Amino acid sequence: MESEEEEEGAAAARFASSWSIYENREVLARYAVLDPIGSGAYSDVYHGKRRDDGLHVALKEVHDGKSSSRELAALQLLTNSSHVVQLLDHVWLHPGVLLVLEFLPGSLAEVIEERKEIPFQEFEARNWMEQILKAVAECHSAGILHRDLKPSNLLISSDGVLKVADFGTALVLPVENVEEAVKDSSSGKKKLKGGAEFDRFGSGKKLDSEEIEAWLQGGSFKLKSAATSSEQQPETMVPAQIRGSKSYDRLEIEDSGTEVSPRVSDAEEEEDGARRSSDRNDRYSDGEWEKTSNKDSDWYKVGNDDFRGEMTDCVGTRWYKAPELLYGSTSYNFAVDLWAVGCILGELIQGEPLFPGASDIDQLSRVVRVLGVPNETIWPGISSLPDYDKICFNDDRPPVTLARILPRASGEALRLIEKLLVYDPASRLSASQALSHEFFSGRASSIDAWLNAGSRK
Ligand SMILES: Nc1ncnc2c1ncn2[C@@H]1O[C@H](COP(=O)(O)OP(=O)(O)OP(=O)(O)O)[C@@H](O)[C@H]1O
Repeated sequence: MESEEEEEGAAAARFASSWSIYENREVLARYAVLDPIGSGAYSDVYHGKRRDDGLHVALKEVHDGKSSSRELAALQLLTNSSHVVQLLDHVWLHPGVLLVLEFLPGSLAEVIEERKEIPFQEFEARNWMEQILKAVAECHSAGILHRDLKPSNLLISSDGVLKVADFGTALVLPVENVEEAVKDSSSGKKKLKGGAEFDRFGSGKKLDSEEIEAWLQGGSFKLKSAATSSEQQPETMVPAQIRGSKSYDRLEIEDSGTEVSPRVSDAEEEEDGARRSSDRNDRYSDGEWEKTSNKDSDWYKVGNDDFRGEMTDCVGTRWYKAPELLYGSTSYNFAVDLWAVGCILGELIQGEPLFPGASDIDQLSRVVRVLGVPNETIWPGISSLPDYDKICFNDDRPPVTLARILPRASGEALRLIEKLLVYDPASRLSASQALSHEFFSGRASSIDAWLNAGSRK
């Protein structure tokens, strides 16, 4: 067996050229850097050991200044929260920061993957769900919107405690904004500073004809010159009309108003590859959008002094993205996290993602196919959302419904999901309301006690 020093040496030799952690004497004096664990859009994470006492830690090197400030600010506010990864230390790097975190060896994504063939019993789903909701309640009561809840960001300790991690896109609300944020803010009245406009359904890059062909064969969209009859379409497909807009130049359809039909029909065929690539890469592309759309703007800064009450809609991994974000809302609230929680609960019960969209428009169309076409009656304020006028869904078929896509869910589980996956953010349950839902009945009193005692350790 290799000694710890040999292990360290081998890891350093493998990554020395690109990983700055190995050049930081302050870090190396205090921590032994073992293997790399993974990397995300803005970070590299290593398994490490604290030299003082041999404690296993995760060393998260965050390269991006904005993500560093967000993550550090959020984690500092959430110190001692029982379902949030704990920050043990931090060291400023140039650029970015090294976060020393408690080491959490598992994730809910791995658990779901392992249990693909043997679906969770409802009591197991309930156990995970309760911990997720407690995590979200802790974040929200501290004024923090996570904005990227997904199974791979829900880590699990060796003794089975679920903790939310990855606050790189979190929004830390100043105390005075917390109350305002819990009210419905779906009307999209606030705009990004500078009126930033950007292509939300594509990369913003104009593709040449060969690239378009390749992209179409990749199965994200099918261009149609005429309205597609609903009989020809699989049940999960919703025709979407992009209303001639410069924003959608990826398909070069701005002049024609061409009908675009998200191809959801290939779901099975694409499932494996798409799931992985979407889940892993969306944040990256969202990150890119965020940078390109706001590159000249200081629209967002972390911390009470700089908060302007304006938000980006480019957050979250697509499959868990709330409809208000897909419609371009820049004044959303905590409810975006609860939509993601609803998607995660559905995935726990069903063993597969509920809405594995291949693009933002495909994402929205999958939601619309299940919940129906949203309108002012069921979602007051939707018509003022920035992208509402840019896309419409021509579908008069009855919605598929959540009950049909969740055949494994019990009545209680289904009723909870139906209260989380609600179009109108104002009608979505909050984390603490969800914890008191009948799905957890019999245990409601212990949850109340937990909430009343404060969620902190
Ligand atoms: N405290 C921790 N303990 C163990 N592993 C961790 C810890 N924090 C992060 N990781 C792992 O490191 C990887 C990247 O972490 P994280 O998601 O926080 O980074 P990111 O750059 O924000 O990623 P992404 O862009 O995928 O959201 C993930 O595989 C995650 O499981």
